[in-house]
Amino acid sequence: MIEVALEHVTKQFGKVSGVQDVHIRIKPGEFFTFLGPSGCGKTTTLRMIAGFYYPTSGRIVFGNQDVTTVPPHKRNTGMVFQNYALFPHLTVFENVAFGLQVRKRPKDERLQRVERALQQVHLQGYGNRRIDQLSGGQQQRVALARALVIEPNILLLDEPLSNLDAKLREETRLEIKRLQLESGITTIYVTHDQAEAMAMSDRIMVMQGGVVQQVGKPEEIYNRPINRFVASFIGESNLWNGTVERIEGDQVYVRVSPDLVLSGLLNHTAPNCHLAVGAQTTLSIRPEAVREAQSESPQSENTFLAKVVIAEFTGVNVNYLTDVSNKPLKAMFVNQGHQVRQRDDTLAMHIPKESIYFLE
Ligand SMILES: Nc1ncnc2c1ncn2[C@@H]1O[C@H](COP(=O)(O)OP(=O)(O)OP(=O)(O)O)[C@@H](O)[C@H]1O
Repeated sequence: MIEVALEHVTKQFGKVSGVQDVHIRIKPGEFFTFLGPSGCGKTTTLRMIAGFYYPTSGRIVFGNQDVTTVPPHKRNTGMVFQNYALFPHLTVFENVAFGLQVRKRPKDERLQRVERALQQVHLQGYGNRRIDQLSGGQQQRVALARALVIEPNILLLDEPLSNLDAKLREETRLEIKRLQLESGITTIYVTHDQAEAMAMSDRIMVMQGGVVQQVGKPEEIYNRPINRFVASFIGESNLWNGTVERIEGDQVYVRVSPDLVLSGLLNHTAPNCHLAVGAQTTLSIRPEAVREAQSESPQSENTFLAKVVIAEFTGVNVNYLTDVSNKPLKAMFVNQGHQVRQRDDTLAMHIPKESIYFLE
């Protein structure tokens, strides 16, 4: 298990900025994910850790070793690519054995280690198959075995599930997680899929435009997003603008429309959001935090009427897109005794004040 540190790492491609000033410490044995939309710099960051790119400035350190300009084959990292990058003309065995061959390991050892790696990914007995005789999911497992067989200090995975269909993606996701937990290997994972990142990671680094937005555990990033980008990229969020009308004790009252004031908690704010009377703020409200109000108390705090625009019944949930004084509000109710409404029906909604999170 080894720590990976990126110290103020920047990568320029001529005039194009790849990533700027990434400064993180990935703990030994951690499952750490780079998450963000296309072009945000996650692959560039991973490639610098693998040694395929060298940073324009900053340092990369594995344990106590500065590897900033060490070539890839001397870093002892195992890499899995989105398109698997297997050798199609070689067998499964030959593909997995490749790294050991390059390292000139004796034949007996190669046999043993390939066998063990194939067992790890549940492909024992597949050694003689050609790559084109395997399914996509099996090919990805060969790629994993090939990365693991060299017993790397760090496992690097670049969108390894994106070529798989939904069911296989979930299976392979569990497989990767199991392998990581069993081996305890420091793992760095790249994805643009926030659900995948949330499900798999110990911590996530959210990036946008080459800049790190937030680093934290999945629940921290979900419950306490640092800005609008993170709040809307991770899960769904209703983002409503408002003006602080008054503050009483630990409660803040924010006008979100001419006929609606919502109250929230003064300390439930992003670090860079400072609430004062007259200040503009953004309220972030998760759809699952919205409740159906008891119809007899429509005048109580944070309770209002919403008109149904779209109702979706998914089996587990009922999802609504509603209209509240010309503001869209998404709400998600668990399908348990909830009476499903139709378009143009009116629903009384309640937002608990603890569920409102204030952003700058
Ligand atoms: N070899 C390169 N030459 C020039 N610009 C590059 C190169 N590689 C990446 N970039 C630029 O750096 C930025 C970050 O790209 P990067 O591939 O790291 O993003 P990404 O988040 O991994 O996106 P994707 O999910 O689409 O792979 C983009 O603006 C991209 O165009």
